[in-house]
Amino acid sequence: MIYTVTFNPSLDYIVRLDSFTAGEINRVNYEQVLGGGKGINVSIVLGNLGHESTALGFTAGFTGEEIKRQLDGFGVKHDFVHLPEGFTRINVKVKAEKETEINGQGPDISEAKREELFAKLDKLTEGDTLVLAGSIPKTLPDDIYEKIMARLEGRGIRIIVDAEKKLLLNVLKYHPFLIKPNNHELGDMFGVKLTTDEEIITYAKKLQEKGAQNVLISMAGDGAILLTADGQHYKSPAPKGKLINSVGAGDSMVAGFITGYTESQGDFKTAFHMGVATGSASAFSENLATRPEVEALLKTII
Ligand SMILES: Nc1ncnc2c1ncn2[C@@H]1O[C@H](COP(=O)(O)OP(=O)(O)OP(=O)(O)O)[C@@H](O)[C@H]1O
Ligand SMILES: O=P(O)(O)OC[C@@]1(O)O[C@H](CO)[C@@H](O)[C@@H]1O
Repeated sequence: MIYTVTFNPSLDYIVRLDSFTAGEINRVNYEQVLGGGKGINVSIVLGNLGHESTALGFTAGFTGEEIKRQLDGFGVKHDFVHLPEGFTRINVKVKAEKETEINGQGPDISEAKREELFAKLDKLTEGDTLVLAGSIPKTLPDDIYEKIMARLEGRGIRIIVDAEKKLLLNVLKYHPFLIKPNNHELGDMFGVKLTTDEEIITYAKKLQEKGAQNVLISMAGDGAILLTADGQHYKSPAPKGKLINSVGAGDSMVAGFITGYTESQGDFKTAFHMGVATGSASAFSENLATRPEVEALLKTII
């Protein structure tokens, strides 16, 4: 069974404007409200690709209810811990000449509520896949992913982590099966700006030296690079197409990777290509990728 954890889900309010000027009234010409947060996006795309998962995490208030309603609409199973106060954040994604994001902070999560999530995670069994993805609300300590991995260590659970900086670096000692920073996040972790593939591979290897098994570096329109635990590396350009909405492209890539890995019984090249095709299919669509969209792009990269 596949589980995703989103500590800080969001309702993504995606707006388009011809131009955006800070400090003035701006009027949009397109708007959409999508339930999101990285793990939730992974669950939605897994569902679109034909794989069942359960979305875990914390929800609160009317925004949390809307996320659950949308997941029900997609047929995605969920088992969130309900927070009695506050509301699941609203993240604003402004698409004008440039893309601007305003991501909310998220509700308080008490120690007791944290334990409720841990109790759900304690039920995972050997062979399960767990995706830990996205930021954590400010009220949580930044060793929370680490704590989860320590608790699940040695239980045969395949753990995938998609998070930034310290959250990610802290878990490497628990040997996550896969991590997926983008090229900018990889550079930020080491305080460098990475421009060439060679530089990216060098720094991705440093993450393996710190404990990660497989490292998938996404590079938006420039495709991706995968370094596997057995010392191989693969590079793929991104398929060609019109960028419509890149929100969730990285999460879609993770869902595509899991799908390819599962369906090929562990072939990394297949998983990698499926990941790239799924990321791009989401980037080329208003909504998250569907299976027919992914299959069409897959043909162009293999
Ligand atoms: N402009 C684009 N053109 C083609 N493919 C894209 C584009 N942007 C993203 N993708 C696809 O999606 C994958 C993941 O994108 P990206 O590197 O932007 O992830 P990310 O930074 O984690 O994104 P996000 O945080 O928005 O989910 C890329 O490796 C590529 O396959
Ligand atoms: O603030 P975080 O948790 O880092 O990112 C949250 C977020 O930007 O990630 C998803 C896209 O990957 C969106 O659905 C959501 O708004």
